[in-house]
Amino acid sequence: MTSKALLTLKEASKKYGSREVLTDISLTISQGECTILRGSNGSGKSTMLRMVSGLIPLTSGQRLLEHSDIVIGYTPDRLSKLRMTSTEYLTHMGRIAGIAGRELKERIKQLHHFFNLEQSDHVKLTHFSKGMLQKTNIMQAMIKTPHILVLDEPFSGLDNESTGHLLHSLKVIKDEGTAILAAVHDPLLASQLESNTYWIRHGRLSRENIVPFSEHQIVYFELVGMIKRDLIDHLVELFPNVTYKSSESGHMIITFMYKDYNGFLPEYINKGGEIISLIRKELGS
Ligand SMILES: Nc1ncnc2c1ncn2[C@@H]1O[C@H](COP(=O)(O)OP(=O)(O)OP(=O)(O)O)[C@@H](O)[C@H]1O
Repeated sequence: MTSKALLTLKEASKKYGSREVLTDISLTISQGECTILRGSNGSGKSTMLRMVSGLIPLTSGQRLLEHSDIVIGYTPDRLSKLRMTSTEYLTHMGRIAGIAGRELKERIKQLHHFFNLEQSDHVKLTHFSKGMLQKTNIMQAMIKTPHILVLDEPFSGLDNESTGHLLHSLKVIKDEGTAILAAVHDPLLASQLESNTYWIRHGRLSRENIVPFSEHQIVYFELVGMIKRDLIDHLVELFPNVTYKSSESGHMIITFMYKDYNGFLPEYINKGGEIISLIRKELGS
Protein backbone atom coordinates (compact mmCIF):
# COMPACT_ATOMS: atom_id res chain seq x y z
CA MET A 1 0.00 0.00 0.00
CA THR A 2 1.38 3.45 -0.87
CA SER A 3 1.04 6.17 1.76
CA LYS A 4 -0.44 9.55 1.02
CA ALA A 5 2.10 12.15 -0.10
CA LEU A 6 2.02 15.21 2.16
CA LEU A 7 4.87 17.34 0.85
CA THR A 8 7.05 17.19 -2.23
CA LEU A 9 10.26 19.00 -3.05
CA LYS A 10 10.88 19.22 -6.79
CA GLU A 11 14.37 20.07 -8.01
CA ALA A 12 14.80 22.34 -5.02
CA SER A 13 18.07 24.25 -4.71
CA LYS A 14 19.40 26.54 -2.02
CA LYS A 15 22.12 29.14 -2.24
CA TYR A 16 23.55 31.23 0.58
CA GLY A 17 24.92 34.23 -1.30
CA SER A 18 26.62 32.78 -4.33
CA ARG A 19 27.32 29.43 -2.64
CA GLU A 20 24.99 26.61 -3.61
CA VAL A 21 24.48 24.32 -0.62
CA LEU A 22 21.73 22.10 -2.04
CA THR A 23 21.22 21.24 -5.71
CA ASP A 24 18.16 19.77 -7.43
CA ILE A 25 16.70 18.04 -4.39
CA SER A 26 13.59 15.98 -5.11
CA LEU A 27 11.88 14.21 -2.24
CA THR A 28 8.38 13.20 -1.18
CA ILE A 29 7.33 13.06 2.46
CA SER A 30 4.42 10.68 3.02
CA GLN A 31 2.00 10.02 5.86
CA GLY A 32 3.28 7.65 8.54
CA GLU A 33 6.70 7.28 6.96
CA CYS A 34 10.03 8.09 8.46
CA THR A 35 12.71 9.74 6.37
CA ILE A 36 16.23 10.02 7.72
CA LEU A 37 18.83 12.45 6.39
CA ARG A 38 22.48 11.70 6.84
CA GLY A 39 25.57 13.58 5.77
CA SER A 40 28.80 14.96 7.13
CA ASN A 41 29.02 18.22 9.09
CA GLY A 42 28.04 21.19 6.96
CA SER A 43 26.57 19.03 4.17
CA GLY A 44 23.23 20.86 4.30
CA LYS A 45 20.96 18.69 6.50
CA SER A 46 19.67 21.55 8.66
CA THR A 47 19.21 23.70 5.57
CA MET A 48 17.07 21.00 4.01
CA LEU A 49 15.01 20.53 7.20
CA ARG A 50 14.36 24.28 7.36
CA MET A 51 13.45 24.34 3.68
CA VAL A 52 10.94 21.49 4.13
CA SER A 53 9.51 23.28 7.18
CA GLY A 54 9.01 26.47 5.18
CA LEU A 55 11.33 28.44 7.46
CA ILE A 56 13.65 29.48 4.64
CA PRO A 57 12.81 30.01 0.97
CA LEU A 58 14.11 27.85 -1.86
CA THR A 59 16.43 29.55 -4.33
CA SER A 60 14.84 27.56 -7.15
CA GLY A 61 12.56 24.57 -7.58
CA GLN A 62 9.25 23.86 -5.89
CA ARG A 63 7.88 22.93 -2.47
CA LEU A 64 4.40 21.50 -2.89
CA LEU A 65 1.99 20.75 -0.04
CA GLU A 66 -0.79 18.22 -0.45
CA HIS A 67 -3.21 20.82 0.96
CA SER A 68 -2.85 24.24 2.53
CA ASP A 69 -3.63 23.02 6.06
CA ILE A 70 -0.65 20.69 6.37
CA VAL A 71 0.87 21.29 9.82
CA ILE A 72 4.64 20.95 10.07
CA GLY A 73 6.25 20.83 13.53
CA TYR A 74 9.90 21.83 13.48
CA THR A 75 12.30 20.78 16.25
CA PRO A 76 15.63 22.63 16.22
CA ASP A 77 18.73 20.79 17.39
CA ARG A 78 18.42 22.04 20.95
CA LEU A 79 16.26 23.94 23.38
CA SER A 80 17.94 26.35 25.80
CA LYS A 81 17.44 25.99 29.53
CA LEU A 82 14.89 28.79 29.87
CA ARG A 83 13.84 30.19 33.24
CA MET A 84 10.29 28.92 32.88
CA THR A 85 8.46 25.64 33.37
CA SER A 86 7.62 23.36 30.44
CA THR A 87 3.95 24.28 30.93
CA GLU A 88 4.74 28.02 30.71
CA TYR A 89 6.95 27.49 27.67
CA LEU A 90 4.38 25.37 25.84
CA THR A 91 1.59 27.83 26.72
CA HIS A 92 3.68 30.55 25.10
CA MET A 93 4.43 28.43 22.01
CA GLY A 94 0.79 27.30 21.77
CA ARG A 95 -0.44 30.91 21.70
CA ILE A 96 2.03 31.70 18.92
CA ALA A 97 0.59 28.70 17.04
CA GLY A 98 -2.91 30.14 17.52
CA ILE A 99 -4.24 27.78 20.20
CA ALA A 100 -5.52 29.10 23.51
CA GLY A 101 -7.73 28.47 26.54
CA ARG A 102 -8.97 25.04 27.48
CA GLU A 103 -7.84 23.45 24.20
CA LEU A 104 -4.25 24.52 24.81
CA LYS A 105 -4.33 23.40 28.46
CA GLU A 106 -5.63 19.99 27.43
CA ARG A 107 -3.04 19.59 24.69
CA ILE A 108 -0.18 20.50 27.06
CA LYS A 109 -1.45 17.96 29.58
CA GLN A 110 -1.75 15.31 26.89
CA LEU A 111 1.81 15.93 25.65
CA HIS A 112 3.28 15.79 29.18
CA HIS A 113 1.47 12.49 29.65
CA PHE A 114 2.67 11.09 26.32
CA PHE A 115 6.30 11.98 27.01
CA ASN A 116 6.12 10.86 30.62
CA LEU A 117 6.82 14.31 32.02
CA GLU A 118 3.68 14.81 34.12
CA GLN A 119 5.70 14.91 37.32
CA SER A 120 7.83 17.76 36.02
CA ASP A 121 5.31 20.04 34.36
CA HIS A 122 5.90 22.75 36.99
CA VAL A 123 9.68 22.40 37.21
CA LYS A 124 11.75 25.11 35.56
CA LEU A 125 13.60 24.08 32.40
CA THR A 126 16.83 25.15 34.10
CA HIS A 127 16.46 21.97 36.21
CA PHE A 128 15.66 19.68 33.27
CA SER A 129 18.05 16.96 32.06
CA LYS A 130 19.09 16.85 28.38
CA GLY A 131 16.52 14.13 27.69
CA MET A 132 13.71 16.11 29.37
CA LEU A 133 14.70 19.24 27.44
CA GLN A 134 14.68 17.34 24.17
CA LYS A 135 11.22 15.98 24.91
CA THR A 136 10.02 19.55 25.63
CA ASN A 137 11.65 20.65 22.39
CA ILE A 138 9.62 18.01 20.52
CA MET A 139 6.46 18.85 22.48
CA GLN A 140 6.59 22.45 21.20
CA ALA A 141 6.77 21.08 17.64
CA MET A 142 3.71 18.93 18.38
CA ILE A 143 1.63 21.57 20.13
CA LYS A 144 -0.62 21.60 17.06
CA THR A 145 -0.82 17.94 16.03
CA PRO A 146 1.57 17.89 13.08
CA HIS A 147 1.17 16.01 9.83
CA ILE A 148 4.96 16.17 9.51
CA LEU A 149 7.37 16.24 12.43
CA VAL A 150 10.81 17.57 11.50
CA LEU A 151 13.68 16.84 13.87
CA ASP A 152 17.25 18.12 13.73
CA GLU A 153 19.57 15.60 15.46
CA PRO A 154 16.98 14.58 18.09
CA PHE A 155 19.28 12.09 19.86
CA SER A 156 22.31 14.32 20.08
CA GLY A 157 23.79 14.37 23.60
CA LEU A 158 21.24 11.94 25.06
CA ASP A 159 22.27 8.99 27.21
CA ASN A 160 21.18 5.45 26.30
CA GLU A 161 18.08 5.48 28.49
CA SER A 162 16.76 8.80 27.13
CA THR A 163 17.59 7.68 23.60
CA GLY A 164 15.53 4.50 24.13
CA HIS A 165 12.54 6.49 25.48
CA LEU A 166 12.69 8.94 22.62
CA LEU A 167 12.98 6.19 20.01
CA HIS A 168 9.90 4.53 21.46
CA SER A 169 7.95 7.82 21.45
CA LEU A 170 8.89 8.53 17.84
CA LYS A 171 7.81 5.04 16.78
CA VAL A 172 4.40 5.60 18.41
CA ILE A 173 4.06 9.03 16.74
CA LYS A 174 4.93 7.48 13.38
CA ASP A 175 2.51 4.57 13.86
CA GLU A 176 -0.25 7.11 14.55
CA GLY A 177 0.29 8.43 11.02
CA THR A 178 2.62 11.39 11.49
CA ALA A 179 5.40 11.63 8.91
CA ILE A 180 8.84 12.04 10.46
CA LEU A 181 11.78 13.72 8.78
CA ALA A 182 14.95 13.73 10.85
CA ALA A 183 18.64 14.43 10.51
CA VAL A 184 20.26 11.58 12.43
CA HIS A 185 24.00 11.20 12.71
CA ASP A 186 24.02 7.69 14.11
CA PRO A 187 23.29 4.87 11.59
CA LEU A 188 22.32 2.50 14.39
CA LEU A 189 19.54 4.81 15.50
CA ALA A 190 18.52 5.50 11.93
CA SER A 191 18.10 1.76 11.42
CA GLN A 192 15.85 1.53 14.50
CA LEU A 193 13.29 3.89 13.01
CA GLU A 194 12.52 1.74 9.94
CA SER A 195 13.14 4.65 7.70
CA ASN A 196 13.94 5.63 4.16
CA THR A 197 17.48 6.89 4.50
CA TYR A 198 19.04 9.53 2.26
CA TRP A 199 22.51 10.97 2.11
CA ILE A 200 23.44 14.52 1.25
CA ARG A 201 26.81 14.60 -0.50
CA HIS A 202 28.19 17.59 -2.36
CA GLY A 203 24.76 19.19 -2.17
CA ARG A 204 22.92 16.31 -3.78
CA LEU A 205 20.49 13.83 -2.25
CA SER A 206 20.86 10.11 -2.82
CA ARG A 207 18.94 7.16 -1.45
CA GLU A 208 20.85 4.78 0.76
CA ASN A 209 20.08 1.16 0.14
CA ILE A 210 19.82 -0.19 3.62
CA VAL A 211 19.82 -3.91 4.06
CA PRO A 212 17.55 -4.62 7.04
CA PHE A 213 19.52 -5.39 10.17
CA SER A 214 19.53 -9.06 11.08
CA GLU A 215 20.62 -10.61 14.36
CA HIS A 216 24.32 -10.80 13.53
CA GLN A 217 24.37 -7.35 11.94
CA ILE A 218 23.67 -5.55 15.23
CA VAL A 219 27.29 -5.97 16.28
CA TYR A 220 29.35 -2.80 16.10
CA PHE A 221 32.65 -1.50 17.43
CA GLU A 222 33.50 1.55 19.44
CA LEU A 223 37.04 2.76 18.94
CA VAL A 224 38.61 5.45 21.09
CA GLY A 225 41.60 6.88 19.32
CA MET A 226 43.41 9.78 17.78
CA ILE A 227 43.38 10.78 14.13
CA LYS A 228 43.37 14.08 12.27
CA ARG A 229 39.91 15.48 11.59
CA ASP A 230 40.36 15.76 7.80
CA LEU A 231 41.53 12.13 7.66
CA ILE A 232 38.53 10.78 9.57
CA ASP A 233 36.24 12.91 7.39
CA HIS A 234 37.80 11.24 4.36
CA LEU A 235 37.25 7.78 5.89
CA VAL A 236 33.59 8.60 6.59
CA GLU A 237 33.21 9.37 2.88
CA LEU A 238 34.53 5.86 2.15
CA PHE A 239 32.59 4.14 4.93
CA PRO A 240 29.28 5.99 5.26
CA ASN A 241 28.16 4.04 8.32
CA VAL A 242 31.12 5.18 10.37
CA THR A 243 30.36 7.95 12.86
CA TYR A 244 32.64 9.89 15.15
CA LYS A 245 32.56 12.50 17.85
CA SER A 246 35.17 14.13 20.08
CA SER A 247 35.36 13.10 23.71
CA GLU A 248 35.92 15.57 26.53
CA SER A 249 39.51 14.36 26.79
CA GLY A 250 40.12 15.32 23.14
CA HIS A 251 40.08 11.77 21.75
CA MET A 252 37.84 10.62 18.92
CA ILE A 253 35.09 8.13 19.69
CA ILE A 254 34.47 6.27 16.45
CA THR A 255 31.77 3.68 15.84
CA PHE A 256 31.68 1.29 12.93
CA MET A 257 29.62 -1.71 11.98
CA TYR A 258 30.75 -5.32 12.00
CA LYS A 259 30.62 -5.43 8.19
CA ASP A 260 33.18 -2.58 8.01
CA TYR A 261 35.64 -4.19 10.43
CA ASN A 262 37.97 -5.60 7.76
CA GLY A 263 37.73 -2.54 5.55
CA PHE A 264 37.68 0.37 7.95
CA LEU A 265 40.22 -0.72 10.55
CA PRO A 266 43.21 -1.24 8.19
CA GLU A 267 42.41 2.08 6.46
CA TYR A 268 42.28 3.82 9.84
CA ILE A 269 45.69 2.41 10.80
CA ASN A 270 47.15 3.17 7.35
CA LYS A 271 46.10 6.77 7.76
CA GLY A 272 48.10 6.93 11.01
CA GLY A 273 45.09 6.57 13.29
CA GLU A 274 46.03 5.56 16.82
CA ILE A 275 43.94 3.08 18.83
CA ILE A 276 43.53 3.70 22.55
CA SER A 277 40.74 1.18 23.01
CA LEU A 278 38.49 -0.93 20.83
CA ILE A 279 35.32 -2.46 22.22
CA ARG A 280 32.89 -4.82 20.50
CA LYS A 281 29.29 -3.89 21.28
CA GLU A 282 25.82 -5.04 20.39
CA LEU A 283 22.88 -2.82 19.65
CA GLY A 284 20.99 -2.17 22.87
CA SER A 285 23.94 -3.15 25.11
N1 LIG B 1 22.21 31.30 7.17
C1 LIG B 1 23.31 30.89 6.53
N2 LIG B 1 24.06 31.75 5.81
C2 LIG B 1 25.16 31.36 5.14
N3 LIG B 1 25.62 30.09 5.12
C3 LIG B 1 24.92 29.19 5.84
C4 LIG B 1 23.74 29.53 6.57
N4 LIG B 1 23.28 28.42 7.17
C5 LIG B 1 24.13 27.42 6.83
N5 LIG B 1 25.10 27.87 6.04
C6 LIG B 1 26.18 27.07 5.44
O1 LIG B 1 25.57 26.06 4.65
C7 LIG B 1 26.26 24.83 4.77
C8 LIG B 1 25.28 23.76 5.24
O2 LIG B 1 24.92 24.06 6.59
P1 LIG B 1 23.89 23.17 7.41
O3 LIG B 1 23.79 23.75 8.77
O4 LIG B 1 22.65 23.03 6.62
O5 LIG B 1 24.66 21.77 7.43
P2 LIG B 1 24.44 20.49 8.35
O6 LIG B 1 24.58 19.30 7.47
O7 LIG B 1 23.16 20.64 9.12
O8 LIG B 1 25.67 20.60 9.34
P3 LIG B 1 25.87 20.00 10.84
O9 LIG B 1 25.81 18.52 10.72
O10 LIG B 1 27.23 20.49 11.18
O11 LIG B 1 24.79 20.61 11.68
C9 LIG B 1 27.41 25.09 5.75
O12 LIG B 1 28.58 25.33 5.00
C10 LIG B 1 26.99 26.33 6.49
O13 LIG B 1 28.10 27.07 6.89
